[in-house]
Amino acid sequence: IWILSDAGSHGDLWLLSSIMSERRADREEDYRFLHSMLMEKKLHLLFKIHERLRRFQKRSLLPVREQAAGMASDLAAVLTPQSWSDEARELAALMSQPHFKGLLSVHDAVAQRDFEPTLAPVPDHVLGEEEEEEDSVKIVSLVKTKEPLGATIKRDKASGAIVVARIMRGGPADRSVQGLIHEGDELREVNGVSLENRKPKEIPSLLARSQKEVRFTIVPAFSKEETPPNEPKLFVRALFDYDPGEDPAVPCKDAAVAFRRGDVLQVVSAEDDAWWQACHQRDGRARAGLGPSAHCSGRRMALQRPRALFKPERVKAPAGPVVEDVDYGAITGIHIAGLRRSFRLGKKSSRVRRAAGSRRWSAGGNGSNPPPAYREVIPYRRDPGDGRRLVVLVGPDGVGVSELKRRLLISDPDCYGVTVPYTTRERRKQESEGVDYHFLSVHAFEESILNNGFIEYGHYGGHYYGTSVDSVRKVMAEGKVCLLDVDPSVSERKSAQEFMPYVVFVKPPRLEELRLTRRRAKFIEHTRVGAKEEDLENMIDLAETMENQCGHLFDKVIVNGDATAAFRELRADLQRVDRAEVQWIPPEWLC
Ligand SMILES: Nc1ncnc2c1ncn2[C@@H]1O[C@H](COP(=O)(O)OP(=O)(O)OP(=O)(O)O)[C@@H](O)[C@H]1O
Repeated sequence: IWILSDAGSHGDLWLLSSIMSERRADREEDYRFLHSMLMEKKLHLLFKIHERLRRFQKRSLLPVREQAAGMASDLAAVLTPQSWSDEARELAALMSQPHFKGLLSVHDAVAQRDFEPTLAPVPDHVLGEEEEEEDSVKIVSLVKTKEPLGATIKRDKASGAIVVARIMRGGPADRSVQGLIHEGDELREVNGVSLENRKPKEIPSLLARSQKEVRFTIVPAFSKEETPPNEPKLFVRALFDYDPGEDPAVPCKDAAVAFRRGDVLQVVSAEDDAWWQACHQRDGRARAGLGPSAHCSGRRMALQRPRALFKPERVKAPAGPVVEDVDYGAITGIHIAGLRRSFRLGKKSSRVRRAAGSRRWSAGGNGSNPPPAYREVIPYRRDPGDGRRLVVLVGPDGVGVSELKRRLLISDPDCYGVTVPYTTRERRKQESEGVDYHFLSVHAFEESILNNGFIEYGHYGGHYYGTSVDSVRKVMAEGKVCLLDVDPSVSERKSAQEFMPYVVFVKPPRLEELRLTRRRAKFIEHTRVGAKEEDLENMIDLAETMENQCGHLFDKVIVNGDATAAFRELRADLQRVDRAEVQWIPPEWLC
């Protein structure tokens, strides 16, 4: 990997092999293999070529002449056999090689930019007909390639004419005829065949008939003075998966773009109320495709409301004493400060937990508003001084947020850190200040609330619990990713501007898998053995409600079926996020 990386150079190669010869490798065999590979002559030559090419790349060379092949044959004529020295003979032999001749002819083609296809001139009789037309028409010829044309057509209901419905941004029609074909243009003829009284579905067969080029006769929608509207750049994060193959409503499946929840899309045209044109941000200048607009997908999502919204509430009001949070370290045998949740309910009272969870997620909900389909984002170029990220993990109680957090901390304690929560309750015998909690007086806690000192706080069982802003800053100042399991709405609060949190939603799998993994999961030391069916169903319901109410705030969704697979996916995603130079954030964060 090192050798193939861009940073590697010939000098580095020597350096590495000399360092290796000074060190005793742990595995003799690996060492010998690597050493002999690094000393290979071919590898060194390869590096020299690599370095030379990189130097040329930087200089962005231009051709000196456009007729190198002609010059070579002139030279061959000059090199008469009488004058042949050894060098001249070698040169003549080289230049007579077919490969060399081929190379020069390619050089000339590139130098003359002679690689673009040529179009036949428009026949005179066609131009003659143009003068007889009442409307001013344009003749546009396009070279046919294997790529779809990148335009859709429709019948104009008022005039009955065939008009260009959409030009897909970045497609051949857009690239090659920039300014020549526009949306709304009327197609009069294709390859000389009149489109009068034709249906749109007849057009593809007309296009298929021509071999190399397609000629359109067009009545432009815009006069020369008018230009089609220019739209500002808009980036959105998709909040749902979209597969055009599964969508019977998409006007043209081939012209559509598929995406997954979380993908960042650039909307290149939002002129159409129902269908946007968008391309994946990661694909740079890729061809745009049709995707449902925010309006259209919002309506559809409303029609497919998750069942949790319609279900009668099964949860009863809490009764009896409430059991407070248990010491996680005592169960796992590994005491990691901050692994307990700051003020969420304890593990022992599932009924109470369900009731509180449901209350929490139904209060202030969206009511009858459909969940948003996209969230606007803007690119934020991270500065090396920005340090590491705040990662907020959320999920319904019992889904495995703490388990994932614990695994992350154990996997790389230098990379991940957690905060120690604050509380106003009495310290217990086995607890220590700053390890289990920071113990504060009610007065000090309330003062801190007034000074915006908490990223999140709550009142529970007669005591305050909270996560302080400073404790998050402290973890991040240590150069660690701070893992928090607070409410996702934290990313809508003021502190989001400072921390720019990355929100991961931990979601339960489907009920069958949840049953299987949670009931049989003996491999996890402290699994709550034999979770009740009702618990599992409630977990799924609550997850749906959370997704419905806060889905637009989630950057990533991890389905926690198999614990190891979920952990691996989460860790890989956080590593990717940590490396990324650009972070896609809501515009409000930069206000
Ligand atoms: N993928 C999984 N498969 C099986 N068991 C799991 C899985 N993930 C977590 N568990 C177990 O489920 C129980 C609840 O997990 P955990 O404590 O991490 O949940 P939580 O989301 O933090 O909720 P709580 O607030 O109830 O602690 C634990 O016993 C944990 O070991």
